[in-house]
This record gives sequence, structure tokens and C-alpha cells, in this order.
Amino acid sequence: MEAMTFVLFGATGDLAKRKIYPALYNLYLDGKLPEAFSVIGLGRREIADEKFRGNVEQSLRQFSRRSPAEGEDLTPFLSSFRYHPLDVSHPDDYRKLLGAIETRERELGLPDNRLFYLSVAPEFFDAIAVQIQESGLGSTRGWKRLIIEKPFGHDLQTARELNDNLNRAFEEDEIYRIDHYLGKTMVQNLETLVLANPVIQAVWNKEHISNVQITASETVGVEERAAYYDQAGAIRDMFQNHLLQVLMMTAMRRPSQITAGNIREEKRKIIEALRPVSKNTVQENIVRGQYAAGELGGKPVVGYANEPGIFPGSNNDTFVAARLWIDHPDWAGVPFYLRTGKRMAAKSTRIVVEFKNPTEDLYAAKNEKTAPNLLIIEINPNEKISFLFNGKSSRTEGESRIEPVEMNFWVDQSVLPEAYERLIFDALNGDATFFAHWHEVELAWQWVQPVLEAFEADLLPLHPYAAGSNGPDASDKLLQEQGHEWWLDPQVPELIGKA
Ligand SMILES: NC(=O)C1=CN([C@@H]2O[C@H](COP(=O)(O)OP(=O)(O)OC[C@H]3O[C@@H](n4cnc5c(N)ncnc54)[C@H](OP(=O)(O)O)[C@@H]3O)[C@@H](O)[C@H]2O)C=CC1
Ligand SMILES: O=C1O[C@H](COP(=O)(O)O)[C@@H](O)[C@H](O)[C@H]1O
Repeated sequence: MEAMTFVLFGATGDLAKRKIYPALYNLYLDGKLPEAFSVIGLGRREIADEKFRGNVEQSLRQFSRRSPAEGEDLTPFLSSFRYHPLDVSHPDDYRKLLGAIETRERELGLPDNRLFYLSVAPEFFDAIAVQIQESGLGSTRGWKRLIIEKPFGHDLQTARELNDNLNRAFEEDEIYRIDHYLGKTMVQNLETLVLANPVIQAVWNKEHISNVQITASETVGVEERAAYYDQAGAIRDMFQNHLLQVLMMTAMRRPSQITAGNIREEKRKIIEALRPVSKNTVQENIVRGQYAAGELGGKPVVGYANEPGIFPGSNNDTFVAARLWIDHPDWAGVPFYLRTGKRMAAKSTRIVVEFKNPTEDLYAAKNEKTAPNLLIIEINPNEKISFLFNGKSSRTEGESRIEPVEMNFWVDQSVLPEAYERLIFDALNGDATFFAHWHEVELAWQWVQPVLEAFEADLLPLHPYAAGSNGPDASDKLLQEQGHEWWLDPQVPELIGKA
């Protein structure tokens, strides 16, 4: 890997502490950082280098999946770290920063390869990009890259404006938009599961698949992020980015070769083929909800409207479910159901692929039914692939019946890198496969925009659902209209025990 400088805006912030430093440390332990490496942390407050390194060490002890041993000498890792005060709105600070980076490049004999990581509030993205250009920080003979965190805009227009500004300083192939779902083991595994297995490839289409269900349910509420969340809602926070990315990864067709460009091209074709909703059709296909008071883990929890920092009477969505159609010859007639919500019964991010079941009545004469084959890809908190199929088993002496059985592949989570480790490693290497391309982001906003407008115009009811439930009943109806139902966690074992 090429020697380089990692310039971190927001080095004193929460994300840096919880995710970025632990990711860098784990990459270091695995020998995945360049031999010559300089990290320059930035923030407004004045902090001495020693103190900054102490803060980084503290974050490793608290948040790294492999915590350093008590008394372990972290100097070899921490010696790469320097701190530099900078206020994003002060042009002079960028010129001083350029001086500090160049000094370190000379000291360490580094080429001027620079990766800028914007771990700051989104309202600063534009100004930073412009200043990187104007101060000369971006005028390198080596390469330059930009990592940005979501949100990429608040709607279609602001996303486009942001992108235009980023493009003043960076080409598209220099921009790495993090969607941490694309760094998750099982989301990355999807590509292999579907593309590298001819048997699965053969059935991955409308001939064999009845419907696809993508769920990201959370038990947490709005937590400490009321100011952001009350403006974003589930539609911007989870649906526009993570859920649509998982949809693209699930539905994409086989490229001729596995390259970043080809994968992104195939994903783009899917999001482009999503049938648009209009203000008139949004009611039929989208359900929005907001959690009311309820119970989780045996404890009462307040409703969204009573959470600290939430605007009284807020009609923000904390739950969204949608039925989507992909106008692509391979997916005609296959509904994709997506849903996400806070304060739901369980933390579960999963994809359930339900196959068509032409054999359901084959055993009618024996008074038996077969269950549909299900492929379940669990993304979080378990990382697991299960296949449910029909088998013949004898539960009672002498009596043999058809029974759904489950075949499992569990990932050993204890040895796996975290999403941020994978994504930072890829960005250091210039591999953009698992980052969101502008086309995907723009098309996702384009699809979501009429939904945002319908929400703003109050064209859809805001269904209350009890905290600790599976969301509003209206989201079940979305599926029932097509003769489907959400496959819930507890239901699958029940199905296995049935038959
Ligand atoms: N935290 C998380 O889990 C996640 C965060 N994100 C995104 O990551 C980004 C950072 O989030 P997070 O770390 O939580 O935010 P924090 O509020 O914890 O940190 C913000 C950082 O920005 C710096 N900062 C604020 N104002 C200025 C300024 N005028 N000039 C220079 N630096 C400034 C702060 O340093 P100082 O006060 O010293 O100036 C601090 O280091 C956001 O875009 C967020 O949406 C995305 C996913 C998850
Ligand atoms: O991006 C976000 O994701 C988290 C959920 O992530 P997960 O990895 O735990 O599934 C969500 O809680 C948060 O609101 C959102 O901003």
C-alpha cells in the first residue's frame, strides 16, 4: 500500500472516537496500514499532540474490538498521529494546515498522497471541499481522495448542490461516500452468494422468487440525536441510503467481470429501474409510522413525541415500509418489501427471499402441505445465512411427515473486521466497490423525493405503533394485498416445528 497522509476533520468527535481510531488500530494490528503513514487530526479546540495521542489511546481501550493490553506500549502505532487546530470556516487555517502536512511529509519522506476524511457535520462539507481546492491542499502530485459520511444532502436538490461543490475539488472517482451497510460482512457476502454460485444464480429471478423482504428494525429510540433525527426521519436516516443500497445489492444482475465499475453499473441499473411513485400512488405503496409509548425488555418506554429534544407535536416518521417494483425483465411481478423502524420488537437487519412454491398442494392427498423455500440473510446482530427447505422426518414413531428443515451457515464474528475497518482499508487502497457512487445516491434521492413531498404535504396517515411492536398494522396490509406476510424471527422456528 502506498505511503500517505490521512487528514481527519472532526478528530475530536464521536465518530472518530468510536469507529475511526479503532478501525485504524485494527488495520495496523493486521499489517494493513502503509509502512509510512501520517495522521493529522483536526478540530477547533487547541490540543497538544501528546494529549491527542492520549485521547486516541483511550478510544482504543474503550471501543476497539481488540483492546490493547494494560501497559502495552502503543507508541509504534500512535507515533503517526499529530493534531492541528483548524476552524473549517477560516481560510487561513487551511494554509497553515498545508504547511503542517508538508512538514510531516518531508520528515517521513512521504509522497503527497492525501486522504481527507470529513467526520464533521454535513453543513461543513461544501466549505471544506472548496477550501481544500483553494488552499492548495488538493494540489498534489500524488493522489488525493475524499471520504465523506452521510447524510449526502437533505433531499434531491441539496444532494445535487453538495455534489456540485464536492466536484469543484474532487473528481467522482476520488470521492468515497461511506454507507456503513456496504461495509457489513453479510452485505458484502451477498455479492459472492448470488454471483459466485451458479445454483443460486439460476433461481435469482422472477421465475423462482415470489417476493423479497428487507428489514432493518431497531429497538433503540431517537437517543441523543433528536435535533438531527427530527429533521431526517426514518426515510432519510435509513431508507434513502442503507435500505436502497441493500436492495441494489440484492437485485443486481450478474456483471461480465467483478470490478468496482461493473458492480456499480449493475447497481445503478436496478435503482434506475425502480418504478417511480408519484404523489398519487405513494399512499398505496408506502406506510409511515411513529412510535407511541410501549414496553421494551419488560420496561416502559416513552413515545417519540415525549422524547427529550423532539419538537412538540412532531409528525416525523420513525417507521417506513414500502412495496417496490423493479421494472426489469428479470424482476417483473416480484415485489420488494422494505421496512425500517425505531423502537421495534427486535434489533434485526435481514433479507428474506421467499421462493415460489408450486409444490404446495402436491401432497394434498396425504393431507400435507409444503412450506415455501426461504433464503434468510441475517446481517445484524447475527451474521448468518439460512435456507429453509422441506424434508421428510419422523416425529412420532412410525409416522413420517414433511417438515421444513433449516440449513445454516454462521459467520465467526469474533475474527471479523468491522464495517469501518473494511471501508477505510478499501479507501486507502483506492477500491470504491463498496462505496456509494453519485449515480446511486442521486437516483435514490430521485425515487424518494415524491415520498418526502407527500410526507411534507401530510398526504399519508402517520400510523402510531406501540414501542416494542412490529410496527403499524398498515405495513402488514402492504404484503397481504399481494398474498404475502412478513417473515418474522419467531415465525421461522414455528414454521420449522409445524408441518
Ligand atoms: N457518530 C456516529 O455514530 C455517526 C456519525 N455520522 C456522521 O459523521 C459526522 C461526524 O459525526 P460525529 O462525530 O458524531 O459528530 P460530533 O459532533 O461528535 O463531532 C463533530 C466534530 O466536528 C468538529 N467541529 C465542529 N465544528 C467545527 C468547526 N467549525 N471547525 C472545525 N471542526 C469542527 C468537532 O471538533 P471541535 O469541537 O474541536 O471543533 C468534532 O471533532 C457527521 O456527518 C455525522 O452525520 C455518520 C454515521 C454515524
Ligand atoms: O446510519 C444509521 O444506522 C444506525 C443503524 O445501524 P446498524 O449498523 O446498527 O444497523 C441507526 O441507528 C442510525 O439511526 C442511522 O443513522
